[in-house]
Amino acid sequence: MSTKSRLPHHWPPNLQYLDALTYHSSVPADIRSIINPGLQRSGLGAHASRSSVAIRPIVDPAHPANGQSGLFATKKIPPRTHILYYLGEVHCDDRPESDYDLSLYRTRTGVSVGVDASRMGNEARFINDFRGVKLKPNAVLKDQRIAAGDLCIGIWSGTEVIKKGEEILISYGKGFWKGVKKDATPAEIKKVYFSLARKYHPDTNADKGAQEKFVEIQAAYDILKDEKKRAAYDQHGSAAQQPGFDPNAFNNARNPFGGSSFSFHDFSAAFGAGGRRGQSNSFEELFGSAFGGRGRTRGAGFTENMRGNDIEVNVGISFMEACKGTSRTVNINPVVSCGTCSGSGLKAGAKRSTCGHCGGSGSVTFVVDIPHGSQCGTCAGVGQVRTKKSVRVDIPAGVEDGMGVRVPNAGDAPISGKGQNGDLHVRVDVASSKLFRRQGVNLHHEARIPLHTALLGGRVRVPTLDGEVDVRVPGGTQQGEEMVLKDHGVLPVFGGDKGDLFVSFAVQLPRFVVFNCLCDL
Ligand SMILES: C[S@@+](CC[C@H](N)C(=O)[O-])C[C@H]1O[C@@H](n2cnc3c(N)ncnc32)[C@H](O)[C@@H]1O
Repeated sequence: MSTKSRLPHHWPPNLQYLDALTYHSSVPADIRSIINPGLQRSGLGAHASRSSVAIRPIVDPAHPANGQSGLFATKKIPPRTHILYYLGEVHCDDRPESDYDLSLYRTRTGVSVGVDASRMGNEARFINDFRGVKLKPNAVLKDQRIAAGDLCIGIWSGTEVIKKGEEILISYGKGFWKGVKKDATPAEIKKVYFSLARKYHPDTNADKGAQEKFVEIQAAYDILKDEKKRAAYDQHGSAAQQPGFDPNAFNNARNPFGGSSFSFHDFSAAFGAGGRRGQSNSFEELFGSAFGGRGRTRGAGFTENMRGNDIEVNVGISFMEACKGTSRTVNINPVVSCGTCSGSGLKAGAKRSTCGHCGGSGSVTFVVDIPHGSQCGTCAGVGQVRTKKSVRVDIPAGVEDGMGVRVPNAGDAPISGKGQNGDLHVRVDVASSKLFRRQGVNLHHEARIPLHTALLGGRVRVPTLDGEVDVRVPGGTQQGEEMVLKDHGVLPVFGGDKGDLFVSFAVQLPRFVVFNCLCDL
């Protein structure tokens, strides 16, 4: 255990720092001897782990763990490299309330052994889940025995380099964060506001644009803290904040993008006459996470080159498809250039005129410079329309629930200017299986065997990803005993060796014992 002076930077003062696993009283001696055969305090070499990682507070409202901390690489970490161990309290009691409890081992008789870092641990407890942060994890968990013989959970880089400064992210598995709320409460909004206001306050942030951002944050918070204004914003967008705003007129207006909550012109007028560049974008960007992690995808109404919005869709696939790989055709409605006017927004033969407000200075030239009556009839002068499109998406073998597949440039075209298309992000929801439980690349199956097969031995049919196989059951097989079918697991999605299939035997006891029969055995 570490002394205070050697604690890592940002280590919470109320938590115990560990440099070895500790054992809770709920771990029986026989289980402890499996995890720690030497029954010695192992010690992993104090702070060996600290050299390549650092705990950092997360101050990014778009990050789902904003306001908490994460673990970041302090130098480049090559692929497939051990980074550190996940240390904590080894325990056998149930800790459903802990978000820091990882499974270390399961005995043949079904006792689960966990490593819980909620009260004590090392830097590894700060590693966040990749979901909502990146499309895929950049690190993996591996069970390994350290030199002293203890079974530990190691954290390794994946198949790609982790760059200096990059957050280390793993997959903790489906539903790990199910307690995280989707709708922001006033208190959560206030928290986001204070953290952003602190970040961009002109007294402390000398960056160009910080002051502008600070003002935008104030304006956004002004709406979000007021329930009526927030409801109006949710329904009608920023136009709802304009004096004299008429929701009925707004809803009836022609909107080439469909849906009542979008108005192209609304963006140029957002937050005051004339509008400021990027304001409504920053509104979404700054407070998007308060609404469940993602801002709504709206376009910006400015004549600059900017990337189109990403489109996100979910697809559901079966457990088997996830293990073997599959493809899906997804139907999306991306923004594309209007075919009638080729993106100009003008009726055939019509021309643009200079905006009266800016006198041609060029600094505030919006598409409203199309003279009344000269707008293209299909896109109402916007130059873009939404269209229906089907995109075939290949989902690689080994994909895990919640992972994403990116289709570059299949998202929205930029609303204005000549930027690149956004991407299509496909989030994969994997159904669970009645036959297998998946743990990383390994599969687990419980095979039921009759008592006489357990006693005398025999054969049992066992499902694998490639169909059923016959497995020999040795005589004297005990309840919960396991057999490993090498290479019958899942192919890792980021490359590497196939996992194994662990078959555990569940002995079926007869309800009634006929003694004659028993004698026959
Ligand atoms: C093992 S801890 C990770 C470290 C944590 N951020 C901290 O500062 O203590 C798990 C907690 O982090 C948060 N978390 C981590 N990854 C997340 C994600 N992808 N989405 C939502 N919450 C996440 C959840 O609040 C969860 O309870």
